Amino acid sequence: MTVDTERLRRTMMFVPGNNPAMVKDAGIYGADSVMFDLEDAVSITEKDAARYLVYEALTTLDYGDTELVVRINGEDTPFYEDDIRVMVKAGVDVIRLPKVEDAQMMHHLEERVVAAEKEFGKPVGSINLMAAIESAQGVLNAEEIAKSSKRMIGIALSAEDYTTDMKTHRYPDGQELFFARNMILHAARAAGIAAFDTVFSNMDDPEGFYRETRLIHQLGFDGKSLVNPRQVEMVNKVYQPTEKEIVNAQNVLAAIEQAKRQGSGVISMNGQMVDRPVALRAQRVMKLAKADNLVDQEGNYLGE
Ligand SMILES: CC(C)(COP(=O)(O)OP(=O)(O)OC[C@H]1O[C@@H](n2cnc3c(N)ncnc32)[C@H](O)[C@@H]1OP(=O)(O)O)[C@@H](O)C(=O)NCCC(=O)NCCSC(=O)C[C@@](O)(CC(=O)O)C(=O)O
Ligand SMILES: [Mg+2]
Repeated sequence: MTVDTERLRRTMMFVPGNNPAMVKDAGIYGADSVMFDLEDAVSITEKDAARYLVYEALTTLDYGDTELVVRINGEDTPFYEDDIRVMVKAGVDVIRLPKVEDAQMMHHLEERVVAAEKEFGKPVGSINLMAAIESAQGVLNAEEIAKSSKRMIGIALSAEDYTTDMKTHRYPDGQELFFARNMILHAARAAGIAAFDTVFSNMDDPEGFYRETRLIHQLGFDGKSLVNPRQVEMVNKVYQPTEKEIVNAQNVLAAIEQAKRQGSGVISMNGQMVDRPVALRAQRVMKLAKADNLVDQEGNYLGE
């Protein structure tokens, strides 16, 4: 079983699985993960064609290092079994199950994935899983969903369906998502997996998108589900550490090394206490800086 929980997952971009041009070019926009959609972006008459197109893309196109995710149709649909078999056969990295309400749904999915891995001669455990939480029931069961399988890479909030279930809609300040966001974050952290914030659907409101991204970054989300390539750069910008943060992180890591040499786990740096949690945060800053090529091998700031 190889679940890479350390991988950067700032941007997970939806790509409608029935759109050949978008499927073909999905890898060029720099998203950390591309998510081919077989569910709600695809009309009922195009389900089989979309599955076929995504299978062809996964088995013939080169998406480089991009993580490849497929959102399949739910178990209450006639497409569920075929979606799983075909995506396992194609060797997708991650299957995302929509509208997950409890751990049982993930167990059921995992059983089907194991069967397909055996059928197509794939190593058992090679396909990872994630869950989209889109209802009050799902939010209340977020912890058991997050801990439902060793294959889980993360859980995601799906605010369009969630707000409908909650008999509200989305507001600019996001107050209606406060509880769900916090439940999902806590469940993901308790399980040691990633937490993904929801899509932002209004392409004509970049300021609103920026505000929302800053909020979810502050809360601690790993990243966001996206619907458009223009959103990738904006998310990366928010997640990109500043020069000041990078230099501070470097100093923190040097200070903690010095503390270790002195046989201590804590040291003072310019009057500020540096201990393990501070060092772990500094490591995360350096990882984000490396991803944006802002530092050299030794961790020195290179500038933008
Ligand atoms: C929003 C819009 C129509 C805007 O169109 P526009 O035409 O204005 O886009 P432009 O910016 O002009 O496009 C410039 C260039 O980028 C290309 N391009 C655009 N989008 C691309 C893309 N996604 N992938 C690759 N390529 C892309 C385009 O082809 C063009 O290429 P080119 O012609 O070569 O220049 C378009 O983006 C789009 O369809 N998005 C995907 C929508 C989708 O998947 N919805 C389902 C998932 S949500 C859901 O189900 C709710 C949820 O379940 C969610 C949860 O669970 O989290 C819940 O409950 O909350
Ligand atoms: Mg949905």
